[in-house]
Amino acid sequence: MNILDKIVAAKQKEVALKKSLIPVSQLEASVLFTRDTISLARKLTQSTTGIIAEHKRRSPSKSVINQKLSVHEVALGYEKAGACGMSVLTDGKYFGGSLDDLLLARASVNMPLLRKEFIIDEYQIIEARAYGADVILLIAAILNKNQIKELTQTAKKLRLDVLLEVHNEEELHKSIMPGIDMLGVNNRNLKTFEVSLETSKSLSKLIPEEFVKVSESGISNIEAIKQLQQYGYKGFLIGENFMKTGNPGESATEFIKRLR
Ligand SMILES: O=C(O)c1ccccc1NCC(=O)[C@H](O)[C@H](O)COP(=O)(O)O
Repeated sequence: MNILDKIVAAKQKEVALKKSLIPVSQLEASVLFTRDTISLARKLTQSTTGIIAEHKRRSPSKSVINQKLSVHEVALGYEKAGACGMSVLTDGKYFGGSLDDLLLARASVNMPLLRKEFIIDEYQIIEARAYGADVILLIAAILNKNQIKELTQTAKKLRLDVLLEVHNEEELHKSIMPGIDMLGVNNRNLKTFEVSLETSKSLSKLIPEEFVKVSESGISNIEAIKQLQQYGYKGFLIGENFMKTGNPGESATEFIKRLR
């Protein structure tokens, strides 16, 4: 089993347990359920910098990155830095995140929030909405075409943006469909952890114009962004590069300042 298989196996158990404990009706009763969502796709198309800054405590590839800071201070720092949106990892077992992190980020800032999760069931999309997300991530490597279609429809009914993540041509072909707002190319192979910006560069020409292009993972310098912009990318998801510092907000501020 590769790491992605392990994450999905754990996620199936987790979702089944949660469904048995917290009914959908309870999630739908959340005061956040009917709030107006903010479109990340729109923010990215209007931005010249396009940074989506991530809250990431640890990861399977890097182990501990930063366990010390509160989500509140990281979120405030990212907002002040001028990030277009914030990605909040909510997986507990492999990333040390939680839905409470999402809730805290929502209470702290007014920018689009991405629930960064391994979504395999519409229940998790309803959870995302109830905890204040504006965007959900769908990972093509763990979903078939029909699942992508159904999960996208659920997200759209809840007025959430959809960021569809691919890593190769085959995943891209099965993912191109109405309702997807942003196509994210993950530079990290989630099965081997190998990272290469060439993945974003080579897939860019295959992504139809109507999708906002986002490059994800392994981005650590301005030069990389400038290059990716030449390939049509409008969004850049950055986690470790900010989170590994003592002050992710400050680090994002310096980064974004140099992009302007
Ligand atoms: O980051 C990992 O090790 C990882 C392993 C397995 C599945 C997903 C993983 N990461 C999720 C992400 O896609 C990244 O957190 C995100 O793109 C930011 O990447 P980075 O800037 O390299 O921290």
